[in-house]
Amino acid sequence: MGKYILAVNAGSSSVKVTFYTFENPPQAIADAQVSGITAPPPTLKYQRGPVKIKEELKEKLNTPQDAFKYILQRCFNDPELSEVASDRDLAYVCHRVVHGGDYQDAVEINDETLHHLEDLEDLAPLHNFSALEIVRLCKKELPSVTSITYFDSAFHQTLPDYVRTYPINQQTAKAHGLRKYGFHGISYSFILRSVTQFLGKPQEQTNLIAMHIGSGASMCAIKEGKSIDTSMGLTPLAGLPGATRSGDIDPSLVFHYTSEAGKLSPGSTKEMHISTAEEILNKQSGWKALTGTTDFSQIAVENFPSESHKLAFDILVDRMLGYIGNYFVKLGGHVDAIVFAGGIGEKSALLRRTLAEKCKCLGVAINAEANVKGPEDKETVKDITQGSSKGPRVLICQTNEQFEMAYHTVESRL
Ligand SMILES: Nc1ncnc2c1ncn2[C@@H]1O[C@H](COP(=O)(O)OP(=O)(O)O)[C@@H](O)[C@H]1O
Ligand SMILES: CC(=O)OP(=O)(O)O
Ligand SMILES: [Mg+2]
Repeated sequence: MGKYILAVNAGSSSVKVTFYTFENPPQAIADAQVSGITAPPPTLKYQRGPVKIKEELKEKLNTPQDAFKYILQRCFNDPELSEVASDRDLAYVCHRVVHGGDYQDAVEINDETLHHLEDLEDLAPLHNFSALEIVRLCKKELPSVTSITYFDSAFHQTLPDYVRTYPINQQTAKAHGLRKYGFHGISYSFILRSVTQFLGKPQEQTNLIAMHIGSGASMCAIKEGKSIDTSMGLTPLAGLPGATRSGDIDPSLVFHYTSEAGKLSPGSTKEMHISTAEEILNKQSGWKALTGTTDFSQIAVENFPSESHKLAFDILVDRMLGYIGNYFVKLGGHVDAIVFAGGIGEKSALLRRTLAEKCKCLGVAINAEANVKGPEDKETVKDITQGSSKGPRVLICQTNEQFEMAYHTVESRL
């Protein structure tokens, strides 16, 4: 058996992979990311030790599977990365799968588990399809390597019934698995562990309001180390708006949008059944629809480039504020920390400052300088609370879904 772990985080427009040593804790030896798969040309970011490479790719990579194959070959053939030259050097491949249905934990892939996950594809065609394509590819091309799937939804198996249940016909709901699942759980698991270590407090005594704000954005109320509510739902469309996702809307809006919206999307294939409405709300909405850009760093600037940029920013702030208030009350006001994570949460000082100002009534106060400076490269958790604050701590956590998967793989198998 090989000695290294490959962790794969496949999205609809990007694929991120990291190679780790099989030790506790795992050490990253190389990290590669292909983005822009849906908006060519694709770009590669590759980091191996101190060497950082960024380049536009000439290759046509139309799907996340193409991108994964490309990354794998590039790493296997890199003479400077001789530790991993073929499947013989790998012990495990960990895959981030967004929707895990009722799975409470990670699962090893075999014919039975793969079939079960394929059945779930219908619940999350936009998210699970790419990840499972890569799982199938690994089964074929790296047959000696065990694949393990980690689920974003697993962290939220602790949601109380009254949170996870939609008030609809319960027979129909049960027959079709229609309930709140919640996502970004691999990230929340990383955040919970890192923040409790930082605070020096046991997980089962820690209450957090955690926010994973990236292209997809969600929030989570964690009580005594367990998820008690989260903003995403049956699919990652619910809750906060994202780069291309609408977030919560009145469900009736779908019927008013256009009569075409109920039909199957032109992008649907034999394996992937999605309606035009689902595609519009997932891929053509959010701040892209308001401003034309999916890059929040162009929106969250001191002098907004346009009224629509300001509107996009204000909408995100308003929806986040709503969840902070909601979760603060659900946690009975006992909040150890409010945690910012995800590409935007970690990098946008303006978003953090704006929210902190609006949360003054909850005792929230941040240190302006620490907020602007943000965390150092290797600083997993940074405290930006104002020294004199008696309210909840305000933390930035540089979350890492690949690490979380590798960590659990080592923990459970070493
Ligand atoms: N300085 C910044 N200010 C605001 N947003 C930023 C900044 N840097 C990066 N981002 C945004 O972070 C988002 C990507 O976050 P990430 O968590 O990596 O998303 P995903 O994993 O869903 O692709 C993008 O919208 C990007 O524009
Ligand atoms: C669940 C989800 O929305 O994932 P991402 O933020 O990676 O798109
Ligand atoms: Mg992400």
